[in-house]
Amino acid sequence: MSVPTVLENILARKAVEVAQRKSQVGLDELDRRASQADPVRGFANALLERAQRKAPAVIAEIKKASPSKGVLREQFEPAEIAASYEAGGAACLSVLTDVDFFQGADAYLQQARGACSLPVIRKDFLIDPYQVVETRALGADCILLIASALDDARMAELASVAADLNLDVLVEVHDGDELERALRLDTPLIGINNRNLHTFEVSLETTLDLLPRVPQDRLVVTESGILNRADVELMEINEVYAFLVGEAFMRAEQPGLELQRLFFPERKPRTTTADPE
Ligand SMILES: O=C(O)c1ccccc1NCC(=O)[C@H](O)[C@H](O)COP(=O)(O)O
Repeated sequence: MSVPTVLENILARKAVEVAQRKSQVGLDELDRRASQADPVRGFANALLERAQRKAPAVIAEIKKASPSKGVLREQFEPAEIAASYEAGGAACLSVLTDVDFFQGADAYLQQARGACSLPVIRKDFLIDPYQVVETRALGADCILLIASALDDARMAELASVAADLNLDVLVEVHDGDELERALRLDTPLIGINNRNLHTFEVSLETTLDLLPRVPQDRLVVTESGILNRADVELMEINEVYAFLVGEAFMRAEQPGLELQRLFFPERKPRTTTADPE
C-alpha cells in the first residue's frame, strides 16, 4: 500500500471536518446566514479589470503556516495585514481557513474582509456543497476548486452552487489533464498552481508550459512560488498579469510594502499599522 500524499491526508481530514460541521449547523441555518451576508464584491472583475490593462492583478494571501513550509509568520494579525495589502495595491485577498494544516480560521477571513474593501477568496479544500454555502455565509466573494481534489461531476456541482450564490470560482490546475477538465467549467479564472500538492515541488515552468493551452477568454492566475522581482518579470513578459502570492509577503516584516516592492516598484511606499516605518 502506498503512503498517502499530503493532499490525500488533507482531503481525508476535510471529510471528517465537514461531517462535524454539518452536525453543528444545519444547511437551513447556513442558507439563512448566506442570504444575509454582505453583498459580493466582484472577485473576478477586480482581477480582469487590472489584467486587461496589463497591470498586476495580485491576490495577496493571508496564511500563518503551510504544510510545506511550517509557520510563516509569528505575528499574525489578519485585519492589519489585509489593510496593508490594500494600501500596497492588492486587487484581492486570499485567506486560509483550514485549521489543521494551515493554522487558518473562518474568523481570519471575516476579520480580513472587514478591514478593507477588497474581494476575498476563501482558501480551503472544498469537497461538499455545504462548504460553498458556508463560504458565502462567512461573507467571502469567491471559492477555490482544486481540480486534483475533485472529479468532474463534483467540480461542476460545486461551481453550480457557487453561481447560485453569486460567488466567483477560481479553478486550480497543475497539469494538462486538469486544465482540460477545468476548461469545461464556465468560469473566467484558471489558476495554474506551480506547486505540486502531492510532492510540494515548485516550478514556475508549470505556468509557462500550460499557458499556450488556455483560451484567450480565460484569465490565468499564476499561483505559488512567486518570490522576487525576477519571478514577476518572467510572468509579465509572458503576458501573465494575475498572481496569487503568500509566502513572499507572509515572511516580510511589512507585507503590504513587500507587495508594493515586488509588483509596483515605481510607486512611493505607503504604510499602514502592519507596515510600521
Ligand atoms: O503551501 C502549501 O504547502 C500547500 C500544501 C498543500 C496544499 C496547498 C498548499 N498551498 C496552497 C497554495 O497553493 C498556496 O498557499 C498559494 O498558491 C500561495 O503560494 P506561495 O506564494 O508559494 O505561498
